[in-house]
Amino acid sequence: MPSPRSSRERRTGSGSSRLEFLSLVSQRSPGAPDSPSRRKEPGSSAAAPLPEEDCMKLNPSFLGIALSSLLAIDLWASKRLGVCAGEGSAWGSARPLMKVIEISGHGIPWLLGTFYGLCQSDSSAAREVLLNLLFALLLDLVLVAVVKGLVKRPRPTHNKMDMFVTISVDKYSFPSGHATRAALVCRFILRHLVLAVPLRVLVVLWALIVSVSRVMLGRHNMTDVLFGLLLGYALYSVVEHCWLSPLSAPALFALWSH
Ligand SMILES: CC(C)=CCC/C(C)=C/COP(=O)(O)O
Repeated sequence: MPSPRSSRERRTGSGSSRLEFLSLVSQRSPGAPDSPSRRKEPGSSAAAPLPEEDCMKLNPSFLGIALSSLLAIDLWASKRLGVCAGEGSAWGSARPLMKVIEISGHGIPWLLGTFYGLCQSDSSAAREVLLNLLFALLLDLVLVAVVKGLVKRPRPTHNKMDMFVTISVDKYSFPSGHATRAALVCRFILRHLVLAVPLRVLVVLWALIVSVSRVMLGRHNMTDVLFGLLLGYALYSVVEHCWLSPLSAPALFALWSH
């Protein structure tokens, strides 16, 4: 009886898995279905080699296993932490409070508030800071929409889609827009507002609570929120790098000078 190794060598003429795949294609009759029952020839002891895509599923890389395990842990833990996902959930009575926290990190109040402040500000220093905050908030909205549209990760199945004003890409969950905004605004405020230490601590706490509440409300998986925080943190550095000033953008500042 031929050994599996020698029969493979006869079929391919070499030990390379790429050549095995090519020889399988050349042996198969055109239009023949790719069913497992056809792969093993009757009377032959050695099974025909599997197509490449099946081999990849059977022998995933270390990175593939690590990523699938991380995603499985993420889904499992996020579901367990989604304790305010519905009125009937373990902490369902805290859901209204979580929704207030959700609105505190929503784009609309931040955009409207910044715009209002900009119209009301009478010092050029305040105008400069608020104009840059407006720019940062808009940049954040665009970036999150692009990443959500590219990744297209659905929201957790236990999420109720009853969010305050959303746009089309908000049906996707990666990354959390609230988390990016929380991290971005937190860094921005800490850098540009002169605040007493207790207030600085409150700002950081607010950003953390907004982020944690995304998972508790069932809106996001943990990885959406963690990536969102990293993205918002990094985005602040971009805003700082592209800082708008009366020198770099005189036309923009002329619009707001009274
Ligand atoms: C309509 C505007 C101006 C902003 C949408 C804000 C929003 C609903 C973001 C989604 O946040 P999550 O990704 O954290 O759920």
